[in-house]
Amino acid sequence: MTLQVQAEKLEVAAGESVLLPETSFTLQAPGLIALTGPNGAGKTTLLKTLAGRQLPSSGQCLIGNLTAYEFDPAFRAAVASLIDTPPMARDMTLNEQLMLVRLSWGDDDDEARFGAEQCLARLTIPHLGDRFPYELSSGQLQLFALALTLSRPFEVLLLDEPERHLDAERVVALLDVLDQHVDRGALIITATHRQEIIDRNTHRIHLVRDAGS
Ligand SMILES: Nc1ncnc2c1ncn2[C@@H]1O[C@H](COP(=O)(O)OP(=O)(O)OP(=O)(O)O)[C@@H](O)[C@H]1O
Repeated sequence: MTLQVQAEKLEVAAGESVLLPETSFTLQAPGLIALTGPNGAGKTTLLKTLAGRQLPSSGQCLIGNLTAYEFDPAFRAAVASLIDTPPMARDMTLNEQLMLVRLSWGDDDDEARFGAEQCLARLTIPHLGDRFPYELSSGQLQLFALALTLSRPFEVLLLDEPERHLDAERVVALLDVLDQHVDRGALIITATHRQEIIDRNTHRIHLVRDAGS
């Protein structure tokens, strides 16, 4: 059966503040979905809720038949996300950290080494594998954060403005990598303000809200 991501009358509030007004949709894998809307519309909040990191105040969010909840191992196995900067080890090279992620998800040594190198190459930074995170520029750090996220298996990928700090050429490389994951059946939802990413998407969720609210 095709994997579905469903938001059913989803609303998130904190006290008197509404972080995400009532939102409903159904998305089917595979696909690349743009999540758009003005600043403060609720894009990050929606992604955190879909990632099972933020509990809704009402309604529900389902990935397949699983309620979004980050501490459920089955949910965690299906859903990867890059919403905040992921933890990075200061004293391990990029290759070592990417290998560690792959080994923890079941790769053997050779698969992990090859996968780490290939991932950096696809993201245009094959020459940085032996560097430490503090030796990277902001854009290179963002590419490494993406590499860490893409180094684990997933059926659903949630990205919050993955284009941040990236130049035009790097955005194209990232879109090519995301397309490869869509081609193998993944569903990717990405919050973005960049037109070239919106244009590349198969569908769009647009949250409407006053930026001042
Ligand atoms: N902890 C919080 N308490 C109260 N309100 C919050 C909290 N976090 C966010 N908000 C509010 O929730 C709304 C949605 O924020 P969110 O970060 O989801 O927006 P966004 O669409 O991702 O914005 P941007 O495009 O600027 O990244 C905003 O109006 C914001 O001010």
